[in-house]
Amino acid sequence: MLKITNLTKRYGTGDPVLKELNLTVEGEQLTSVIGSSGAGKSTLLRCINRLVEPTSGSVVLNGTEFTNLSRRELRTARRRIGMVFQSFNLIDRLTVMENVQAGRLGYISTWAALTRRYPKDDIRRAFELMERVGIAHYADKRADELSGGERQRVGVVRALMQRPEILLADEPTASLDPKTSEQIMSLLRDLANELNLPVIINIHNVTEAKEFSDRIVGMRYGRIIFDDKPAALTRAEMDQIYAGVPAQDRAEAGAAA
Ligand SMILES: Nc1ncnc2c1ncn2[C@@H]1O[C@H](COP(=O)(O)OP(=O)(O)OP(=O)(O)O)[C@@H](O)[C@H]1O
Repeated sequence: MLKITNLTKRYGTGDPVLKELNLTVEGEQLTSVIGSSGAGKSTLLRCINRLVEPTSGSVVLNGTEFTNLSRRELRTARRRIGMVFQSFNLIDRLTVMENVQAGRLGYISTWAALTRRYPKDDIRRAFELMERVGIAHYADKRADELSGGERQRVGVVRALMQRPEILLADEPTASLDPKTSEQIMSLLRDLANELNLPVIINIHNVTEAKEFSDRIVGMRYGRIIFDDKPAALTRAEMDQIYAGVPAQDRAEAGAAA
């Protein structure tokens, strides 16, 4: 279970962009965080694994308080949190298998990693996961030879190789075409279920968020102002979450659907 309590983040001396925020996530559900640009969605996700340092508050993952960890402890604890990025963050000149095995860095020796002598179990698991997401036949292909959707699948498998207790996805579909984007959302939802893995996604496309999520969290100015099932996200709720956002931008964000 992830329990965030009174989380506040202030960059420099500016106003807080997260304000005493509370959120609990558990179970194999896909939670989408929506909100207009600048609402604090990315900051929230990045405060969980301390890619961004929280100013105050608590982040507890299955009993471990993340905000108190030393740098060294954090390096180890971070492996428990998988992360998927909008820009995939793959190493282009490496193969799919090598990229996927990067999820095991920190678990295996540097020598094993450098010489590509991955443990048998890791290779087996990599193939299982790559098979599951449909990229096993690309194992030896260079990452830069893949399409966006395929690259994101590599990113997902790499994160899952860590055997994470939770998966965070920061706009995982924002660089993809609409059809591929839906496929990745559907994949993330199914994996959450199959692996009994809570998944939190920061997403702009509200139509997709509604279609694929079990839960929607709506943010505005660093606070959560909506937290419910997708069906409860009515036009009136949307108007509050996106108040002041020009109509054309809301349409872009999928809000007009
Ligand atoms: N490194 C930083 N330094 C200073 N301010 C920052 C930094 N990162 C984010 N901010 C500010 O914090 C606020 C929240 O940003 P954040 O990226 O979390 O919002 P968001 O909801 O994810 O927006 P978007 O959907 O546009 O990515 C914004 O006002 C942004 O300018």
